[in-house]
Amino acid sequence: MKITSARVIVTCPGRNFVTLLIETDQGVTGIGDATLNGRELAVASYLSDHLIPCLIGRDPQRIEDIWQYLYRGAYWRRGPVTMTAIAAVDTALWDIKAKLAGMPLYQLLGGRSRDRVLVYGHANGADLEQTVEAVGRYIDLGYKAIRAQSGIPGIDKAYGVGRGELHYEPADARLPTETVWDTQKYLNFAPKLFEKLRDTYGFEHHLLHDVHHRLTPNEAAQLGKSLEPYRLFWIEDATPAENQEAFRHIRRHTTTPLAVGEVFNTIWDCKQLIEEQLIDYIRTTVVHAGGITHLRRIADLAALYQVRTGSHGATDLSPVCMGAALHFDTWVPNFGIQEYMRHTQETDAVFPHDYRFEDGHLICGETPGHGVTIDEDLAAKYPYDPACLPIARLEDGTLWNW
Ligand SMILES: O=C(O)[C@@H](O)[C@@H](O)[C@H](O)[C@H](O)CO
Ligand SMILES: [Mg+2]
Repeated sequence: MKITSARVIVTCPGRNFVTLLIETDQGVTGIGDATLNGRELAVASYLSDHLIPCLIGRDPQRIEDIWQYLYRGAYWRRGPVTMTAIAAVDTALWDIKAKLAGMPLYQLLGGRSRDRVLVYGHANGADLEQTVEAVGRYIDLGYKAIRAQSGIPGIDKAYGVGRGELHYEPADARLPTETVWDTQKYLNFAPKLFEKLRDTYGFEHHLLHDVHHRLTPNEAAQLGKSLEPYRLFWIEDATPAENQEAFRHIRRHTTTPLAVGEVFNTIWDCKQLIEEQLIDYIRTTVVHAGGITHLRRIADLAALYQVRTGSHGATDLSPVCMGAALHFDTWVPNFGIQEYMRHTQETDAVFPHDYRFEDGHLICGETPGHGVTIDEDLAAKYPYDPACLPIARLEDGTLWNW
């Protein structure tokens, strides 16, 4: 069996997505998500200019060998662009293999570990009251787990406060929107938000919160400690995690569960965090961490240390990634939760899929493969529209973490 051709499809149904489509001499095709928010064209070029020429003529069934070839063969290892491109190839090849086997991808991975996948949605509001109302709406939609992000008094344009209802898209301009951050205002406010949420809705639902890399380790320890009475499911990205051992300080001072990893792209980014049990959930994804092949390795390492998966699932990860992720989530034994920020109807039309939301969970389909396709004619109607993520500065102008 041979790969005969492959192409990159860039489309923008409300936001940019990059998709790799691989064709074979047996007429079976596969697709993979290659979207890296704000750097989409870098991955598109990496695929078109560097990876696709290497794929033509190869046997698509040799998933592991192709993964090793693309990872070791680049010489320059790791990194978000490289690993997102490899992920797209890997996901497309798993899609092809499952189609050849005539089974949904989760069966090929080892079968069901669960009947449905617990997900969390993204409730947000411009202020505490609006955020409390938004959480109530997600409860009414049937969500069992809800992330709460709020505007913060005295801070304009805080991360996580969307412009829409169910959808949150932070990439908003050709050049980075500049926002201002104030940690003390945030640390004063966050406990009040979760106190109000627990007073209003009780402890029946999981509440999550994304710190989004904005604290120092000690500030993160303070936040975790202050939120303990509200028993969050997790606080995410409490501090930038390049220095994995920074999480020892946070772990030492709080029992609030910790999640990290959406910006990670290989097992090396989280090996210490997992082996020292400094986190409770690993957030790595099919699209940014080298595909199914590498994500399985991360999950298996995590399982040895009772760390569970909690994959990222924002709107900038396409339905192709969500579809593949759901098959992964259906199989992986140490599953924790899946982020599901929903996509717009325009996006869903470009990427027809067989997964569905029901009673706070997602259920993957039984279609052979990962169950997601791309309508190329419709995709062609949405040309690439440059957009990138904001940046944050402190009041004195210091460049900070957004
Ligand atoms: O946990 C999350 O969903 C966030 O961290 C994302 O909204 C993130 O900011 C975007 O995916 C960045 O493109
Ligand atoms: Mg996040």
